[in-house]
Amino acid sequence: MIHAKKRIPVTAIDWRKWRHVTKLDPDKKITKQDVAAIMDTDTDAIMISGTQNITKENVGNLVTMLAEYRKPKVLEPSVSAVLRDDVDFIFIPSVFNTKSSKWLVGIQKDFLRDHPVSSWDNIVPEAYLVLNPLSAVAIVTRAQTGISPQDAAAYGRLADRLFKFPIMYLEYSGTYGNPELVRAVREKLTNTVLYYGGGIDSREKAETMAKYAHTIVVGNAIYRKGGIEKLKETIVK
Ligand SMILES: CC(C)=CCC/C(C)=C/CC/C(C)=C/CC/C(C)=C/COP(=O)(O)OP(=O)(O)O
Ligand SMILES: O=P(O)(O)OC[C@@H](O)CO
Ligand SMILES: [Mg+2]
Repeated sequence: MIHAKKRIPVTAIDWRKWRHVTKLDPDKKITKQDVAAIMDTDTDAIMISGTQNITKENVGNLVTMLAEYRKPKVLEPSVSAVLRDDVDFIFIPSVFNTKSSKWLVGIQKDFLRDHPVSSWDNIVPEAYLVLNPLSAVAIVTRAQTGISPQDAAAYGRLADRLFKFPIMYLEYSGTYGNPELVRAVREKLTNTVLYYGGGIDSREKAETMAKYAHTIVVGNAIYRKGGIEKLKETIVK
């Protein structure tokens, strides 16, 4: 049975107000000290996510390391569809710009076929645009990454007005994206919350993307030398 357990009442966590999310990859090593230092920052939430080598075991290890902290935790399942109920939210991606319906609705349909869901309160769908052709997520999902700002904005309207997705996620994982594309999408959104992730490793890059996206996500930078200090720089509120 899948539901994100309401450790903090779900009504008490307004994920729509988050400005900064830290993405931890279960496939990457992190020390207890670094986890404690991240939890000490003003990042609004921790997202547990990655594309490659995501297993029950490494997700379990990371969730256990985070368990003692109250900061909201989101599990974002990937191609291996590992899920747990001891997190606050589950964000489920659908890749809008994929060439294969498997990543748009197929894997999600299989998931619902195979798992009863007892509570939908903490399950949040994400309309993904995957935009870095060299990222694992783009390769695996056969994403059409070369889209114009106009097309990205039209996907934004599709997510916001037609399909009413609560989140649109502009995913440049591993590289810094095009602020003009992010702006073009933001201009079209009315209710959908805009996430931006990819290549943020400085105050300047964080500020630029935070001007347009409601929420920015920082991942890879944490795992480099001096990563926690870099992370702190990127927390723009
Ligand atoms: C329905 C369920 C349970 C799962 C399906 C979820 C889907 C559609 C997954 C497709 C891939 C995807 C959009 C994953 C989200 C997480 C993500 C983009 C992580 C970033 O990955 P990379 O940085 O490219 O990969 P590595 O960090 O593994 O190199
Ligand atoms: O790892 P980076 O490049 O910071 O990207 C963050 C996140 O969007 C990855 O899913
Ligand atoms: Mg990654």
